[in-house]
Amino acid sequence: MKILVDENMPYARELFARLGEVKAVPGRPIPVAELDDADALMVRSVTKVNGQLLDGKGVRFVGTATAGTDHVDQDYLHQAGIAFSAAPGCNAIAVVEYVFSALLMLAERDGFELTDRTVGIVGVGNVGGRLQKRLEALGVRTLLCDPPRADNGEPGDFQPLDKLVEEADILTFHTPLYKDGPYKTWHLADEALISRLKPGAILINACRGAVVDNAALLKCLDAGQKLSTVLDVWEPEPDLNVALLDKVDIGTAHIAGYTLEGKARGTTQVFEAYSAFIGKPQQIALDSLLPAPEFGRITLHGPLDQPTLKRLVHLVYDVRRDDAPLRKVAGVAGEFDKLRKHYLERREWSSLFIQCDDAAAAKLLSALGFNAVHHSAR
Ligand SMILES: NC(=O)c1ccc[n+]([C@@H]2O[C@H](COP(=O)([O-])OP(=O)(O)OC[C@H]3O[C@@H](n4cnc5c(N)ncnc54)[C@H](O)[C@@H]3O)[C@@H](O)[C@H]2O)c1
Ligand SMILES: O=C(O)[C@H](O)[C@H](O)COP(=O)(O)O
Repeated sequence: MKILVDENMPYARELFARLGEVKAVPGRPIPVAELDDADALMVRSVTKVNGQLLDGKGVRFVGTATAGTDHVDQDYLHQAGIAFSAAPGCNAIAVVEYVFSALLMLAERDGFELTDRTVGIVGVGNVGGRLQKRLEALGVRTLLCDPPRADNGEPGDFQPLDKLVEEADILTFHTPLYKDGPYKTWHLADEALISRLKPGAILINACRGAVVDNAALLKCLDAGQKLSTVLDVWEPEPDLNVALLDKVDIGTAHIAGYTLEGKARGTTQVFEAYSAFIGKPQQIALDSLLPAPEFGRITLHGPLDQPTLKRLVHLVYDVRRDDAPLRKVAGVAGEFDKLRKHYLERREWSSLFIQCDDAAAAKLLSALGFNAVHHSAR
């Protein structure tokens, strides 16, 4: 049995080798000849999976180690009788921590307290829902927009997008990319929406590039609109508009979800799904795969204020480490994907054990996702 895996999937080689012959290949472009004798294909978001790729091949299972599935033609897979599995939520924590890292950097630069701001979250699923919880733990007001969940009668104080545009100081997008249909998200942030944002607002896109109309955003920024922007995803990728990158406050190469934990969870989720598919079900404990983090343990004396939180967050992950390299290579063919392939190890906040002598600090840090305990003895 031959299993083709994207070479940018940590732990895939060793895990899938338990089930058959594994071949790791680039995802963009994928070497199509390798599909001729493949039984299963494990991809990431850069590989377009459709009839053009798979017609006439023997692939019986496709897994994507990603949350987004817009690169996969699921209707085609269904009618071709090819099983499919994704990795919902695998990297949601990573994206939330990316957003916090960016916001804490902008808050320090521009001198504001997050607790004085209202954050509008568009798309309240695995990412948006976790973001809401952590922001609320910090005491930040959130406004939520998720029409599919609202229409489904799910619990949550869901608001129309217009209300978020009017009231939010920070508007952050966490929807799938839907090119059409009742919940279309393609160019959800168009020129009309962007130009109505509050003066000095922050716009964040860490879902899919085309959810924000990139040409319209550049037009608004060129016209001098007072707007800070954080873009992890671009329209199009990998050939982003360098003029837009020059204007954004933080720009990264679609790596918001790239913690080691997030990528490893993606691999284990599709591995478990494929193992079950072939009748050899097994579970993988993430801890059994992950190495010790670079920073493992720290002691925090005294209370937790925003500057201290910023220092802790940036000890684990400072988004500027991914902004500068993109600016250096933007516009050079192949470099966007190279940055993603050779991504410096990044861990989640939970990898940092924090001993606090202040009980309230320990409680808040735990609620935010750090591994924090209260310990009064010095
Ligand atoms: N930058 C990255 O590295 C990265 C990482 C993970 C996910 N993503 C992207 O972010 C998206 C969201 O991730 P997730 O894990 O939270 O997915 P999810 O499916 O758990 O949540 C998406 C939410 O968006 C809502 N939604 C759908 N259409 C909407 C609309 N028109 N308006 C408002 N809300 C709408 C859904 O109801 C759902 O609650 C993914 O689909 C993926 O494309 C990017
Ligand atoms: O949808 C996702 O899960 C993310 O966008 C994912 O992290 C993108 O990374 P890629 O699959 O392109 O390596």
